[in-house]
Amino acid sequence: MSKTLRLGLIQLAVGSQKLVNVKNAIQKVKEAVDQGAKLIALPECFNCPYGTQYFADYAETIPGPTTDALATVAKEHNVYIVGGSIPETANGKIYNTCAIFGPCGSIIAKHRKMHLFDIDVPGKIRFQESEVLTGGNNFTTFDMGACKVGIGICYDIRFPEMAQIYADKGCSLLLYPGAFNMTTGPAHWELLQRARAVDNQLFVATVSPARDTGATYVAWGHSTAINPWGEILAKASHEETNLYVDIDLTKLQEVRDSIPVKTQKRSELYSQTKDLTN
Ligand SMILES: NC(=O)CCC(=O)C(=O)O
Repeated sequence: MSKTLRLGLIQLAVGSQKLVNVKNAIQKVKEAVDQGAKLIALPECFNCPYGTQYFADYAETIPGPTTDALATVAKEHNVYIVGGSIPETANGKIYNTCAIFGPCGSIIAKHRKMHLFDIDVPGKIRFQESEVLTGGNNFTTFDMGACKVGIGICYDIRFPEMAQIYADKGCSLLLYPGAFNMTTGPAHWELLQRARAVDNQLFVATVSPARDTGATYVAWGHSTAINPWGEILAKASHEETNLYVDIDLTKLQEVRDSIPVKTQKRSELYSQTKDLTN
């Protein structure tokens, strides 16, 4: 029996006007609904250019105007929406936060990016989210009935234990709104997704903003969906586009039965501190 979920990944063009960004996102969500998507995901930082200099000015509460707009469209069309991320203000701090909406229009989960993107690749890119943002402390999953989904935001994908915890919690799909860049994108974006998918034998999908070469941070684009065998199911280029992928959830068990690493894992040995070399 095939249990298929149609996923819509919205690789959105994000500019400097918040209202225009939100309106555009809503329009693209409606197009995804028309194409039969039941789970629709937006990119990291979809209402604001990605950059530490922007976060404070664009930050808003959750619930707030941006999430209210997504709640309305989720309810109108009876779909799940993973609301990419927006700069969220709370308790005098700013977080990089993904709100998730159920078909009734309520916020059913909220993920604050756990691992802040602080890197310095000499001569290439230096970015320090921690100059402005605070990291979240919670893992985030939501259940669609046939499919449990784990959420990470961009840099979170580099932390394999996080994905493993989601797999252990029974997730079939990991969704990462993310904005890699022109240095780490070509090097690691696809590799990390395929690694997380193969390690954990589940589906992985990412949603990037479209590339804007005039922006201070140029996103890599290439939103992608990977199956539990590590194969690319769909991959966008770098322009604004909606990517659709039908996820066959029966594939999950098929791969896990064929290569049963989960039951073969020698967990009891991993915690030993003595020298295990012969
Ligand atoms: N927005 C991000 O977290 C970017 C992460 C990234 O580019 C990476 O290489 O990791």
